[in-house]
Amino acid sequence: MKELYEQLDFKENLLFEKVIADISETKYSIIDDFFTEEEVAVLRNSLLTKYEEEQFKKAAIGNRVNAQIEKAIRGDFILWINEDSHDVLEQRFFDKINELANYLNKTCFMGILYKEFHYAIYPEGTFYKRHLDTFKNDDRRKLSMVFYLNENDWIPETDGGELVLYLSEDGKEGTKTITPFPGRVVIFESQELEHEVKPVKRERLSITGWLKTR
Ligand SMILES: O=C(O)CCC(=O)C(=O)O
Ligand SMILES: [Fe+2]
Repeated sequence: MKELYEQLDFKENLLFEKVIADISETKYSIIDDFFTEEEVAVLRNSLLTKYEEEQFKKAAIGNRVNAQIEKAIRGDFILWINEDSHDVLEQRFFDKINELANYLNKTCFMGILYKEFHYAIYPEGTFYKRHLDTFKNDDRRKLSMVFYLNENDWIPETDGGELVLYLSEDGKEGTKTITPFPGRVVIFESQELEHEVKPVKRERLSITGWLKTR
């Protein structure tokens, strides 16, 4: 009889294997070539066009908190991306996400059934204070993913906007500081890693989203 694993319709993907290995070791993974430079440019243009058309809304936190408190916690503007949109570029974006989610389900039995993604823009001077991506009454978010769509001449020393992950190493707290270079993707465990976005000194563009269980 054929072994069960031989019946899985499955082809090894080295990039996804690296993501899995990184996450099981450190709870996060950084990938610098998930999208090509051209794909990043196209997604960036799509974000900027929609922002200029004033489709974005001020991002909220949790369910209902007053606007003043919110501003002291996060200052970004977001636009949720609809997978059923007829935008070819966004379709290509979701194709790649689905490929990864299917791979995780097949190889790690992660039980990813839902996903949600939004464009985000952090105007100069904004930030997002330290937080966890899961809500008290909803822990379906499993993996957080951030895709950076910044311009190619992003300068780490002066442009700010680093993502800081708070890690615990041997009971002590450590941090990992990540520059939002264009084309870079950061994936991390939503329920495990607190993180923050440092103050931005130049408009910062991204897509953020979550792979969710039921
Ligand atoms: O943009 C980032 O680097 C992280 C964004 C974030 O933490 C969030 O939207 O929950
Ligand atoms: Fe977050």
